Amino acid sequence: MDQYSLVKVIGQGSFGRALLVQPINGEQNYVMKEIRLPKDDSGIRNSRREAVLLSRMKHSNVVAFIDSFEADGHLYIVMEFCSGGDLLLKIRQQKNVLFTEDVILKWFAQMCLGTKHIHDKRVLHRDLKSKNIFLTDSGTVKLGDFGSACSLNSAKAYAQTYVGTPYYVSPEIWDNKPYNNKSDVWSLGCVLYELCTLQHPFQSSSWKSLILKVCRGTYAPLPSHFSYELHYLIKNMFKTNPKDRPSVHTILSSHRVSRLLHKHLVPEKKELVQERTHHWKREEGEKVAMFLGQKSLVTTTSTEGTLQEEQSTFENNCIDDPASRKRWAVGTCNTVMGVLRNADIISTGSMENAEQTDLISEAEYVETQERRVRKQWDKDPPERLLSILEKVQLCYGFETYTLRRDGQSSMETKWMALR
Ligand SMILES: Nc1ncnc2c1ncn2[C@@H]1O[C@H](COP(=O)(O)OP(=O)(O)OP(=O)(O)O)[C@@H](O)[C@H]1O
Repeated sequence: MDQYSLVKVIGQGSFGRALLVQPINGEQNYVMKEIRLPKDDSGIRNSRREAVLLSRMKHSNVVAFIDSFEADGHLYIVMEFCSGGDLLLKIRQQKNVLFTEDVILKWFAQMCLGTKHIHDKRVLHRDLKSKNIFLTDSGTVKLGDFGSACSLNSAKAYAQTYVGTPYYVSPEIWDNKPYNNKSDVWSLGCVLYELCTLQHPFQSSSWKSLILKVCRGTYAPLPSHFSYELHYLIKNMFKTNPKDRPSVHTILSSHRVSRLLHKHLVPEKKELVQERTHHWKREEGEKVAMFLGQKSLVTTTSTEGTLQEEQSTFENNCIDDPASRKRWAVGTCNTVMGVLRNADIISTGSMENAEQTDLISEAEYVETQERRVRKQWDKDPPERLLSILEKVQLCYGFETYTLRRDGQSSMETKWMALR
């Protein structure tokens, strides 16, 4: 703490304070989060997780980690200061004047790049919302607040905790399913919709009808002057079945909107998205497919004699869109081992492979649950989270919540409100 001087207090979160500071020997402004450390070991580990995960991110569209240390029962996380404020503030400042599509796409493309970086690192943000997305003075978009993020490497931990902001939470979470990369995509869809309309997509006067709207994916259409691609993107991002939602990688590389997004990316960023595409020789792919007994997975893509395969293990071990299940999707992988590893995961629909890794069974689990859930949502919203939230006023639905599942048997669990 001695290395920094306090400029001012900029916020008070549930965790503690957010301070604007400067290093003793410098003039650069930083944000310092001062987090009260709980007494128990697991609470301390949870608090440290934000610093650990943020420090793993190095991307121009993610708030940069500077330093962290502990003193006097507090954890301090020092990070880049985004002087342009957050997107929620920007939306409020518009006073009903809509943003142009160019501005929206420019910001959204950067949000996707930041999210893709996080997902590529096997991390889920779990609290993407306009209040957690910042702008620098030069207009660069940065994803911030990793207080709810989790690493997929600790699959058990992420399956046992529910976090998020009710208004941005995807249908699968309302139905007690594991959080996955597509849940982040849903939340990004909410932010995109807010940028387009200055309204939240799912609004309601009661928790029950809010959850019903989310679970049915019913929202007012975008104003008609927006492009067909933007309408189509929103529609896809609000698919209630996460398998039908595009991943951020797909949005950036092979979705109908990708071409428009690329127009708004600086050249280096375009390359970053494109360079993952790696062409495989047909024989190479066939050999792998034979080995796996997964011939149906191998189809030639539009490029004659080449085969593309999926690089992002993360993208696949969660849930991917139907397009990437039919082919080896865009991406690169340097070793056949990598292909094998990914291929196991791609075939989430196949029971044969379901027992090969924990991650597959997790994906399988989500898939089968999803089938059941769609029927359920036609009747009543899921009771579990609703029963907790009913005691909370709806206006607090824009706040972040952490709920812990009490026990492991997922469908029967009781949710324990921690806040
Ligand atoms: N990197 C940053 N640059 C600029 N402002 C920031 C940055 N990080 C946080 N802030 C601002 O600091 C304040 C506190 O933010 P923080 O995310 O720590 O808590 P919160 O979002 O208000 O509460 P909680 O996370 O408990 O819901 C907010 O006004 C936020 O906009």
